[in-house]
Amino acid sequence: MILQLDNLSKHYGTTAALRGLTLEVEQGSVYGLLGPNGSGKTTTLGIALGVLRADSGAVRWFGQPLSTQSKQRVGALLETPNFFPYLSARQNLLLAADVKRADPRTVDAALELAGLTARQHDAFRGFSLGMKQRLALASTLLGTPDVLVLDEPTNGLDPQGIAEVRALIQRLAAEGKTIIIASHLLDEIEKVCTHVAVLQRGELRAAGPVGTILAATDRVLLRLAADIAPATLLHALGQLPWVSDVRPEPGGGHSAVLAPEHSPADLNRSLFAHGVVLAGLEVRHRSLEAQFLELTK
Ligand SMILES: Nc1ncnc2c1ncn2[C@@H]1O[C@H](COP(=O)(O)OP(=O)(O)OP(=O)(O)O)[C@@H](O)[C@H]1O
Repeated sequence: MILQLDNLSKHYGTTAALRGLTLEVEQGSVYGLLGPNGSGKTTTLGIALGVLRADSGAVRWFGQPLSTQSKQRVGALLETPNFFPYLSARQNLLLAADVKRADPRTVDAALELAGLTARQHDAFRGFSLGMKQRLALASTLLGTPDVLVLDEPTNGLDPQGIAEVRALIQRLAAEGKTIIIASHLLDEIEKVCTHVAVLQRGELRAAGPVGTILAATDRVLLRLAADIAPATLLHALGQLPWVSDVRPEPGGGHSAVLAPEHSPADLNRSLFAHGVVLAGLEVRHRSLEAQFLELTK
């Protein structure tokens, strides 16, 4: 077990930020802490890292209370670090290694993992936001920690930057690092995490493998060919007992849920047999969001 949080509670004045939070992070997992703004994610990470004090409860890293030794095995990114704009990526990391008392020889590996080797001598100020954030992630890798703790690692990035940072996180997970990520983005948790804990107002609503907690029943979105009347589609769908929850879609067309043993291809075939020609058929993984809203309702 990498991290165990046992019954953590924390108040800021009269605000209860955490109410008896218990969770466990296993080695090799990419563990998402998912919750809306103010649900207690940052507070949880702060307490786990010893930056904040809990009112009550216990934190164990690698089975032990937090110590200088265990801190060296954990790389954390809680807020964007201040890099020097006129220094190169490499110079910035060398300085960061010095501040952290990490071995400066780990700078090369950190640059390599973050995909910044080719740009290591370029000044930080010329970097894209995605590259800046990858450099921030590279600084968490100094000293070769076993575990990374990242608070909202894609916040403020454009789609390109988000993709770069997610790819990096996946690369680090593939290297065998255990990664703990706080995020309010379902999509992010679904894309990069193996496990998730859903927080709401400082309480744990659900925890476990992503596939179980945020299980998806896909919706299929159907767009009709121009010469087919919607009533024909609705009639045909009514004939198929394995199709349920048919709804009109705000952007046009209809959507429905298929029973697990039936595929979108089955639906296309059956509709065609009923004289319904589709102009478009799209599978939408929407229930992840529905599931999340249900959990945090
Ligand atoms: N320093 C503080 N003083 C007072 N209240 C605080 C402080 N830090 C956090 N809080 C409150 O504690 C609760 C949990 O905040 P926290 O930042 O841990 O949540 P979060 O899930 O990380 O949210 P966000 O994504 O918005 O940072 C919120 O109600 C927040 O307003």
